[in-house]
Amino acid sequence: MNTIFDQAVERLRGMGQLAGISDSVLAGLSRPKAVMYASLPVRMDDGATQYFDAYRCHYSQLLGPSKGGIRFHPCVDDAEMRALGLWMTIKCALVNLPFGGAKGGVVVDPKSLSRMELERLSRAYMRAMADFVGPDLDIPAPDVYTNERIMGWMRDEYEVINGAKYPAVITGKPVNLGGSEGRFEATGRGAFYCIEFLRCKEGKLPVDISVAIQGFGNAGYHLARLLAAAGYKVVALSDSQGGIFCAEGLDVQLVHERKMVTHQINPNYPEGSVSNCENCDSYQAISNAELLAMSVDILVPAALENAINSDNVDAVGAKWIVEVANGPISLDADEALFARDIVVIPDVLANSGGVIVSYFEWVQNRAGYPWTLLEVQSRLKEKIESAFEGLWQYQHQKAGISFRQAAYAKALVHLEDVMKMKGTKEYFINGE
Ligand SMILES: NC(=O)C1=CN([C@@H]2O[C@H](COP(=O)(O)OP(=O)(O)OC[C@H]3O[C@@H](n4cnc5c(N)ncnc54)[C@H](O)[C@@H]3O)[C@@H](O)[C@H]2O)C=CC1
Ligand SMILES: O=C(O)CCC(=O)C(=O)O
Repeated sequence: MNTIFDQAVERLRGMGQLAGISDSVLAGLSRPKAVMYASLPVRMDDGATQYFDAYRCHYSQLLGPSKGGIRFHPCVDDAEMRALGLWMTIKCALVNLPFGGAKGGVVVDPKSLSRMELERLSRAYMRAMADFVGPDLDIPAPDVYTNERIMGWMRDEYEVINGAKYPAVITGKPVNLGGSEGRFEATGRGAFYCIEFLRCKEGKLPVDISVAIQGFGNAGYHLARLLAAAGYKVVALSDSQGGIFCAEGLDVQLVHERKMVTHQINPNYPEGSVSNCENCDSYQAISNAELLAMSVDILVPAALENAINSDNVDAVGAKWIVEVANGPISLDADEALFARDIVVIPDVLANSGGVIVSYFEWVQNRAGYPWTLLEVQSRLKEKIESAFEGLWQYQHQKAGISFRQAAYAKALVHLEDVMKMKGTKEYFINGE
């Protein structure tokens, strides 16, 4: 079976060969360094014990300790963790962070758990992985259906096990538990800076740009909020339950309030949906499929992998796609979009704001010196703009390549150079 990891490796190899990366380097990057599997026993509120499958994949530690989020989702599996770990490796190399790539996850529908069950599951995850993570080894963070509260529980569990304080063991924590100012919105803000960069290069005004966003969680919501505040027309939003459309532009805060309305009933996750807004003024209910097919200037997939695939790619009507989710475009769909001159800003740049501010959090934790929100935001902007400028120059010099090819080429050249400098102890680079 062709898994999502097989596809990620095929993409890596294709992009690597185009960039002239040696076969031995690509072979080294086509497999994870180590993958930990654990079965987590969790006491449920009714007294029964339930077992949950859990993973942590250290994909690469070439550039530093491995880094990447933890996902709580029913579709988590070994192949997905490897693919996400590989993409973290490319992302950290591209934006020049001293981190390798990792990802972790638990096979669970977290919305079905009570608050106490969720806390016990989060602590069980950290107990199982305690020897596999650490501030100089592997540093987790939030991803789909995990949040700052869960990061706080995990930090606490790690410290109970090790009998000392380790704020830098995990990032995306609440600010009062050692988190960084600005991490909560960093993924959306990073994507916003990418869109602003693109807009300026195109010489357009925000008001002339329509945007549709699939996924209204941490990444999608903060991006929508920042775009609307800057004057962009956010015309469509969706979540797992459906979407909403308004040609004149949606009131993002109103949609958010409606989504969070039932939040008080189940404090773990919002139970509402953006589609609760069906009856707001002229808003119109739409499906996720309709959102992905909209004729907008910018389409932002900000939910899960392979949202745009061979079945729906021909329907895509956007001019630009900004990949805020990891891997939202399948391999074959990517080729079809390129052939149609639809510009794709790849995930490894567009969603890198999250890991960039996680890096800032790790630095602040190690220095014991917190930064202000303005310091975080201006350093994030600087880092994204310099990465995008580098990519822009590279892509324009090498006529006929996509931004994804440019991003992989830059990241892989960096990884290859470091492998060569390190010598042959870890990576066997044939005769080089
Ligand atoms: N949170 C972070 O810092 C980062 C997140 N990402 C990526 O961004 C994407 C979204 O992550 P978060 O916003 O953190 O997750 P989240 O858990 O905060 O939100 C996920 C959103 O996606 C929606 N969704 C789930 N399945 C869907 C479907 N089939 N169709 C439409 N919408 C669906 C959910 O309803 C929710 O609105 C993921 O691919 C994640 O890996 C990437 C970098 C950093
Ligand atoms: O903040 C981090 O360390 C990782 C975020 C993440 O999981 C991602 O970029 O996909």
